[in-house]
Amino acid sequence: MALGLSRIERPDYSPLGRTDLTVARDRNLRLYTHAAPVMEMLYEQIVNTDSMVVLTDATGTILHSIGDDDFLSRAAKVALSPGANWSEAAKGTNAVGTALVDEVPTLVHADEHYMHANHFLTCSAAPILDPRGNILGVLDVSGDQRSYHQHTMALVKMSARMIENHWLTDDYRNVMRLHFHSRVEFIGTLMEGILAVAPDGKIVGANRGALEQLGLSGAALRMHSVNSLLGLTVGALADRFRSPLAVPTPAQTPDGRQFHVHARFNWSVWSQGSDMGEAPSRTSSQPIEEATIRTPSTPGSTAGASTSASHDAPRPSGGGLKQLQTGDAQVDTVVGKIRRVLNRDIPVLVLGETGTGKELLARAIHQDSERARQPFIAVNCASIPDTLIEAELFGYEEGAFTGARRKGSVGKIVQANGGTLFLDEIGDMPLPLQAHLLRVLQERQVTPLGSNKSVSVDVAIICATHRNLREMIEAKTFREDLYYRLNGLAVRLPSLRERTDLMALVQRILERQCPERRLSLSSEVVRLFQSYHWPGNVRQLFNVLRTAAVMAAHESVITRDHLSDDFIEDALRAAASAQASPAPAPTLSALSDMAPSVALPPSVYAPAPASALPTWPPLGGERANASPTRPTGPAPSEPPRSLQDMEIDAIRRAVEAAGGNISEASKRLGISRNTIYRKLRWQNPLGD
Ligand SMILES: Nc1ncnc2c1ncn2[C@@H]1O[C@H](COP(=O)(O)OP(=O)(O)OP(=O)(O)O)[C@@H](O)[C@H]1O
Repeated sequence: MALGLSRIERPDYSPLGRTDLTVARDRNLRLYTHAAPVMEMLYEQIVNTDSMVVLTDATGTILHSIGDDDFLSRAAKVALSPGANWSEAAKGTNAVGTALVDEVPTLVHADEHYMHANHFLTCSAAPILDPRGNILGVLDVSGDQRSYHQHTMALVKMSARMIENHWLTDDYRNVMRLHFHSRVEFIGTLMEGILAVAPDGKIVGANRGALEQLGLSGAALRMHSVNSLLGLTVGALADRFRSPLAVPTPAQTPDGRQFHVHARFNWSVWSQGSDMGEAPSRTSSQPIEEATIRTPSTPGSTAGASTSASHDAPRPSGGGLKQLQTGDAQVDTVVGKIRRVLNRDIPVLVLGETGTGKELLARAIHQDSERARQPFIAVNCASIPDTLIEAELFGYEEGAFTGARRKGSVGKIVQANGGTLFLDEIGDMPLPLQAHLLRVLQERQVTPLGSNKSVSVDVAIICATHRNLREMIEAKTFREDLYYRLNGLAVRLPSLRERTDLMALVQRILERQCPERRLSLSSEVVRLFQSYHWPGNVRQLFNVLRTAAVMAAHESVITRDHLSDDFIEDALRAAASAQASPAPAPTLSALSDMAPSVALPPSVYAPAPASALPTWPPLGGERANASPTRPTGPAPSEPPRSLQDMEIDAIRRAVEAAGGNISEASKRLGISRNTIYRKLRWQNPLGD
C-alpha cells in the first residue's frame, strides 16, 4: 500500500513522548495562545454532543484537545489525543490530514476514513493559515458519527477564521490594516476582509475573507499596492483614519468590485516609523522581536566548499538581474517574471541543466532584493554527505555530537536569517530531511539538533535543480508537499544551445575576464562555437574563454590556436556529425516538460483533460466475481447501473488501489483531489 497503512488494523497509537510533545507545544505556543480561547468557545457550542475540539500543529500532531469525558476516552483508543499524529501518512484519509494537504476545510465522515477503526468518527477540520498563506495547524471537531450535525463544519470554519484574524492583527499591529467588506455593516465581523499594508503601500498580508472577496490568491495580492488594488493611497488613508470618528470610505478594485474600507493603525508607531516610502522593517509573520535576530556564523561551521555566504555585501548598483540579460528572449522572460515577484516572499525554483547559471541567477535575485545587505547563503545539497546535511542546515547544539563537532554550530538556515537561502540541487536532498525542511518552512522556526529551543527565522528561499522533480515525485523520492512549498515561481534557464545570444555572452564574459583589453574571436572560432552543443553550458563556455584569454596573452583575437585540443576535437566532431545528418532540432533539455515556467499553486491546477482519463480502472470490475482487468460492463442479468454509480465505483477502487492516498489516486485517475472528494461525498447519505 502506498503509505504502508493497513485499513483494518487498529491505528498505531504511538504518540510523541512527553518531552517531544512539550517541545512541539513550546514551538507552537503562539498558535496555542491564539487558539485556546477560541477552542473554549467552540466547545461551548458542541458540549454534550459526544464530541471534542482538537488543535494540531502543521504536521498533524495533536497539541491540545477538549471534549466530553466519555468521548475523550473513546477517542483516546484511536489515538485521538495529544501527541498523536493525524497526517495522511499516519492515518490515511482523515479530516486533519486531508485538510493539511489540501489546505481547505474538510469533512471526513464515518467510512470515508481510511482506517476501519476510525469509522465511528465524523470529523470537521479547517486549516489555520497565517497571513502569508503558510499553514500553522488545523482546528478540528471530531465526534461520534451518529451525532453528526451539518452546522459543525460552519462552526469550525468560523473558529479557524477567528484564530487567523487574531494572528494577523497581532502580526501586523504596527502596520496599517484595512478592514473591508462590500456591505458596510459586515466590517468588524468575521466576514470582513483584512489587508496588512506596509508604509510604502505594498500589501504584505491578508486574511481569508480578503482573498475570497477580492477573488485573488495571496501571491497575486502581494503583487498589488493599496493604490493599484483599491485606488487609495496610504497617505490619504492615514490622514482620514487618524480620527477615531472616521467612517468607512468607499473603494473599487480594477475589476469593478466595490467595497467599504476602514483603516486601523497605531498612529504613534506609524508617525515615527514611516516616511510613506519606506519598506516595512519586518516582512515576515513573526513578532517584531523575533524578526530582528541575527546570528553570526560560528567557527564550528563545516561550510567548506559546499556552502558560501556573502554577509552585508554592499548593494551593487548596475549588477543583479540586468547583467544576465544579454539578448536571449527566454532569459529575458525569466528575468521579467522574477522581477514581478521580487520582495514578495514568493519562493523561486530555478530549473535548468548544470552550468546554465542557476546560482548566478539566485545571487542576482538576492542582489536586486531588499535583502541585498543581508547574507546570501548557498548550500549545495548534492555535495554534502547525507549524514552531515541535517547538521549543516539546521545546526546543532553543543554536545549533540561527540568528537570534533562537539562545539555546536549555527545552521545555514539561521545564518541566512534576514537574507536569502539558496538550496542548490534540492533534488538531492534525502527524503527524511525534506520533511524536516518542510516543517521549518511552514513554521519559520529552526530547532538545532540536540536542542529543544527553536529560533525564528525569516529567509527568502531560492532552490535550484537540474533534476526532474515531477518524475521524482512520481517515484516518491521527492515530497510533493515540499515541491509546492518551494515552487512559488518556477523558472527554467535555457541551455546554452537553446540560447540566441551566444556571441553577446562571449563578449560579456571576455569583458569581465580581461577588462583591460578588447578581445574578439576569429571567424573560425565563431563557427566552431556556433556549431558546438555546449553540454557544460555557460560554465563550459566560461572555462574555454578563460583558458583562451590566457593563451592569447598579447593578442587581441582568439584563434583556434588558443583553444585546447580536446575542445577542438569535440567541436569538430560535433560540426561533422551535424553536417552528416539532417539538421537536428535543437536539443531541448529533458527538463522542458518538467514544469511550466510559471507554477500555479495547487489550488489553481486544472483537472486533467478528458483525454488523460484512460488510466481509469475498468468500470464495474470490482464486483466479487469479475476479473479486475476485464474491461466489461455489468453482467446482463444485473439492472443497468447509472454512469454516475460506475464513476463513483471507479473512483473508490482507485482510492483503494492507492492505499487510501488521495493524491496518488487523483494522479492515476487524472482528476483533481477535490473532484474525488466531491464525487465520493455525493454518495454521502448525509448529503454534504
Ligand atoms: N549569464 C552569465 N554570464 C556570465 N557567466 C555566467 C553566466 N551564467 C553562468 N555563468 C558562469 O557559469 C558558471 C556556472 O554558473 P552557475 O554555478 O551559476 O551554474 P549552475 O546552473 O548553478 O551550475 P550547477 O548546476 O552545476 O550548480 C559560473 O562560473 C558562472 O559565473
